[in-house]
Amino acid sequence: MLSELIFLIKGDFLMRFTKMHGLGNDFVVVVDREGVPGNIAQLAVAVCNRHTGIGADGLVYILPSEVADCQMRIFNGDGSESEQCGNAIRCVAKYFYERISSGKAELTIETKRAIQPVWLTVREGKVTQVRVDMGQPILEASQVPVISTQTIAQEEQLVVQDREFVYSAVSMGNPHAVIEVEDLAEFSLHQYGPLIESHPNFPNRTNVEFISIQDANSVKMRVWERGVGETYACGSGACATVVASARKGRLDRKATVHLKGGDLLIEWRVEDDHVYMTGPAAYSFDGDWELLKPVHLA
Ligand SMILES: N[C@@H](CCC[C@H](N)C(=O)O)C(=O)O
Repeated sequence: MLSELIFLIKGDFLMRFTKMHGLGNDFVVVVDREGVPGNIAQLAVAVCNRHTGIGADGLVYILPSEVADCQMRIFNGDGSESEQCGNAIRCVAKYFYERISSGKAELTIETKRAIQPVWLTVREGKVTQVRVDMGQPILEASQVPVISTQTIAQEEQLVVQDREFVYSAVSMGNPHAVIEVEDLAEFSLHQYGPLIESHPNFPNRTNVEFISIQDANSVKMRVWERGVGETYACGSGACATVVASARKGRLDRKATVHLKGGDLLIEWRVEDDHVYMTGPAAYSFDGDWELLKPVHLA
């Protein structure tokens, strides 16, 4: 911990940020024309720490883009970078429209995954809902990536400690393992989540969605996120849940995903095979994060 913070003390460091969230999945959002700093992994760990930092699930940078309205990069609380983040992209869209350029209610945002189109619902100058094209789901096991004897890892068995799970692996740019469980409210997410996240079947680790299907258009979901832990919501995980469940005939291609922090509407369209996610984004507060003083290290 001490070594993680030293670089902040030595550097003359002041970071202007906005705290935002999508259904309680919270981010420190930073706008920077210069790109991400070299010590980004250390910075993400320090900033996201809920005791000694600002506290968040992830650190999000909004950067200029040569091919889209702006670029987003997302770093998990453990410092790792993800290819995709559904909740963060809605926050970035809201921030861009309300604080950078309010010209268009249709934007494109460059992520590690793709150039992602987004559509904004605007009321009295405020973005109330954001619809995001989350792209085509990636199902081929080697591309997720997941180690499997099947071309598509669907209904794979996994034994973890005393329990056997059946999962489907889907990538939305980032990897997900979707698992139906019987008693979702009582399920020991903190026991099994980290073990599945780091199971050798998943070479890049995985996000894990534990779900309970209510009816053909409604599913409850709890999530253990790669590089973070339990979060209130995961947009890409909600997309992976609908894709995995629709493929098995357990859900329609359009369904509401009920998360700890609220609901997302997900539609996996037949016409283009893309998944569309609709949900809100919100501000929490703005701030300046100064270099940490030694008193924080006591
Ligand atoms: N919460 C996000 C996903 C964030 C990244 C994830 N932890 C990963 O490592 O892939 C979402 O809303 O999609």
